[in-house]
Amino acid sequence: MRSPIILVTGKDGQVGWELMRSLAPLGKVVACGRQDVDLANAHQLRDLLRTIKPALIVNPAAYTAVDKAESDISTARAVNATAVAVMAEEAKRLGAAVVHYSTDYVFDGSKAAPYVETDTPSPLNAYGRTKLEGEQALMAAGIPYLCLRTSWVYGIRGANFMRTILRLAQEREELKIVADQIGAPTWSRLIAEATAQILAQCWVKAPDSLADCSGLYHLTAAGETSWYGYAQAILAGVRQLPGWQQRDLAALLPIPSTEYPVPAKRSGYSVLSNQKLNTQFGLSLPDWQDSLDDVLAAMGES
Ligand SMILES: NC(=O)C1=CN([C@@H]2O[C@H](COP(=O)(O)OP(=O)(O)OC[C@H]3O[C@@H](n4cnc5c(N)ncnc54)[C@H](OP(=O)(O)O)[C@@H]3O)[C@@H](O)[C@H]2O)C=CC1
Ligand SMILES: Cc1cn([C@H]2C[C@H](O)[C@@H](COP(=O)(O)OP(=O)(O)O[C@H]3O[C@@H](C)C(=O)[C@@H](O)[C@H]3O)O2)c(=O)[nH]c1=O
Ligand SMILES: [Mg+2]
Repeated sequence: MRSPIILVTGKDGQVGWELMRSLAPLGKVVACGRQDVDLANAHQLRDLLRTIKPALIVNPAAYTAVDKAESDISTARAVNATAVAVMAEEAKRLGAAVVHYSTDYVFDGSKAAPYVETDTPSPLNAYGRTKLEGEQALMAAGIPYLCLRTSWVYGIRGANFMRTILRLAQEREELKIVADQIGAPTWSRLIAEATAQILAQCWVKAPDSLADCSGLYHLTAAGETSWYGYAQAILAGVRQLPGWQQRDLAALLPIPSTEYPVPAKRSGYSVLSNQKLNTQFGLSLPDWQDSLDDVLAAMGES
């Protein structure tokens, strides 16, 4: 039997890149990037899906520029919501399933304990609103799906806070970092590996069984920190690496969000509970700090 086609979007993004490797043992991975399809163009996307006819669509592509989305909501919506609706519709025609990713930024931070999947979202910014619309379109489609909400994604490639801080810390003497936004930094590779493990359990042997575990799941690293605490850990970690001990790195100064004016409002607390994922699939990710050390070490070797 021919192996099923798994279409992965956003192949040059943080999670998409990792998925190409993690999903390879599960089927024939066809990975596409911006050069293959503009996800803001629904017609192009439809044509691509009808040509490739995947058995599974895995969609880590997204409009992730949180501040830019405030002034470009129509593109953010086209990519984060309309494209997801098109994928779900086409999946229905093809009898395919969809794995999609969403964000902690669907929550407003008014809760004081980790958010669970049944908590009501209330996004504070355009990115979060369009991501929520994407979730809703997927859930309404009546297809087998997984919607995996993650947070504060980073890894050795792509645009992320860890890489920004490492660059800025070498350029400046002092970095002011917000200390009143709490979340969980999550390594892109672990998101991809967890996705593969879930699919190995409930899709590979029996694609129909995905319908039984369809739903929304939180998938983040364990533990929590502020962006300031995360920046401290990044610099403390990198100082352990050969070649970094002698470098002058910026001093870090904790600040309140009010002293870091940006277009998009961000929530003060967006920690997600991973209990449901753990109960359903027996999966849990390590503490954010353990992965950070692994990523920094991997970066040192690359
Ligand atoms: N990054 C984060 O901190 C978090 C991300 N998430 C979610 O996780 C998922 C994966 O995120 P991550 O891997 O970090 O995202 P990235 O920003 O690293 O990658 C997203 C990819 O989508 C592509 N893309 C964006 N717009 C289009 C378009 N119009 N047409 C084609 N491709 C497009 C980008 O292409 P290009 O590189 O050319 O722009 C990029 O390769 C997303 O759903 C995101 O919302 C959730 C929580 C935190
Ligand atoms: C670079 C920098 C950022 N900050 C603040 C700004 C912001 O509040 C916080 C994080 O900044 P960033 O722009 O890197 O992060 P941001 O784009 O808000 O990251 C979010 O991206 C989307 C895609 C998600 O889904 C979220 O889970 C989250 O990861 O740190 C400082 O305080 N000082 C600094 O020097
Ligand atoms: Mg950003």
